[in-house]
Amino acid sequence: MIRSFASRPKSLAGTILSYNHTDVVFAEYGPYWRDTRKMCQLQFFTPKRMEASKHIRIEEAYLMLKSIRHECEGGGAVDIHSHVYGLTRSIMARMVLKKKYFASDSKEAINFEEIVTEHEHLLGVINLGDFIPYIGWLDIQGYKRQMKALRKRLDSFLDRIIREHLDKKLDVSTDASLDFIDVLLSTGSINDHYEHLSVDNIKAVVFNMLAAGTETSAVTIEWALSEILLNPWIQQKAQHELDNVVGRDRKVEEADLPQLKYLQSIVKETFRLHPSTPFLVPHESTEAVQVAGYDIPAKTRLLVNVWAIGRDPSTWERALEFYPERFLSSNIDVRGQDFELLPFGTGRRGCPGLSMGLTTVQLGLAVLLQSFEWSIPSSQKLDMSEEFGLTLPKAFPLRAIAVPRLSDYLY
Ligand code: HEM
Repeated sequence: MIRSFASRPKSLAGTILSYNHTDVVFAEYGPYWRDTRKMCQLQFFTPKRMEASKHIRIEEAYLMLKSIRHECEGGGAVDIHSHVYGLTRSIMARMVLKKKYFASDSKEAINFEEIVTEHEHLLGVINLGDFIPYIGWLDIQGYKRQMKALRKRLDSFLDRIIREHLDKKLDVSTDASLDFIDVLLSTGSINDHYEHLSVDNIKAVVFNMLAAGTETSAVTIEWALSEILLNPWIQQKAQHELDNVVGRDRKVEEADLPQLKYLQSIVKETFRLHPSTPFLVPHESTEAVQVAGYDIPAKTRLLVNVWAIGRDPSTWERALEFYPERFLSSNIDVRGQDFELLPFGTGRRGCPGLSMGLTTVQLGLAVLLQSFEWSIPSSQKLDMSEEFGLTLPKAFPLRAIAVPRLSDYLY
């Protein structure tokens, strides 16, 4: 995204739910955003950090398999939505908080998922007060009330986590087990512009990291598997590739992903038809600019409809068909260089978690396809309706029949 559009508009949701726009996603363009984004980048996204966190992703992916293996024993449909959400939630919690914060199905895990789901929904709503400020106080749509109630839940969830850290009384100069919150609590030493981040700033950034990586990756795996269930030959081709590259004597690992070209194409095709953030995050211009001959004033809100771009018949042949083969003979990628496929955005505000998100989605899907034969329960029709918000989850969580295809000792 060109520099003039690198800011974010202010909104009621950003004020209430992003702690006055002090997370990374909704922060206005400037030094605060630059520093916090850099901090996150150093903490999570450098190639070294990605390599160091590899074991977390793989352990959690194999735990998911084990638990699906257990659930499918009765022969009933497996709750895919819960499993993939559990996978991405656990990965992010272990990366951000350096511990297994969410035991599966624990109250804490369910509470977190509910908060994230509502958070993404309310950040995506069109709140009339943002566009016609003088009627904002009326709260005609009731969103302000909902946001305030959610903020209370969010505060109590994050207060608990931060209190645990403050109680630990770590020596930040020597302790090797420091996690992201410990680092944020000691920002004086690593931040150029701010002596200290306030507790609200820390809450905003921490929740950002936990939530941004959880929802986006989980919904993408769920959409991918849904499309595969509707197109069984795609499952056969992907499994054939997994058998050739990995075999059936061991489980797929991150190191196998670059060789799994068909699987990568399935993921790209999923991003094309079901981008997890369909309008990206709203951008705002910082100055008056000309775009394609049009004068655009400063403070213009820009929504990029990547959902429609991905379905545009003038760009894509058989645009509405799920057809991963299209990417086998094309160099189009999701990394922000090819404007016809921008699920992670591009430019300064493009997603810093791209590599982590992409790896998590590819790995999650690879383990699911290698380990189980998937089908739709005979009594059901697969509903592909979307739920509108900042992200685009399935309106109806996916359930499917899983039949193990590896030897028992591998689960
Ligand atoms: C499949 C996975 C993911 C997808 C599809 C995705 C997509 C996106 C998109 C579309 C944006 C907005 C880009 C724009 O407005 O131009 C974004 C921003 C962001 N994402 Fe991701 N994301 C994913 C995973 C992650 C992960 C794993 C993290 C962190 C742990 C993360 C953290 C962020 C942050 C902090 C921003 C805000 C960047 C800024 O405004 O400067 N994302 N992501």
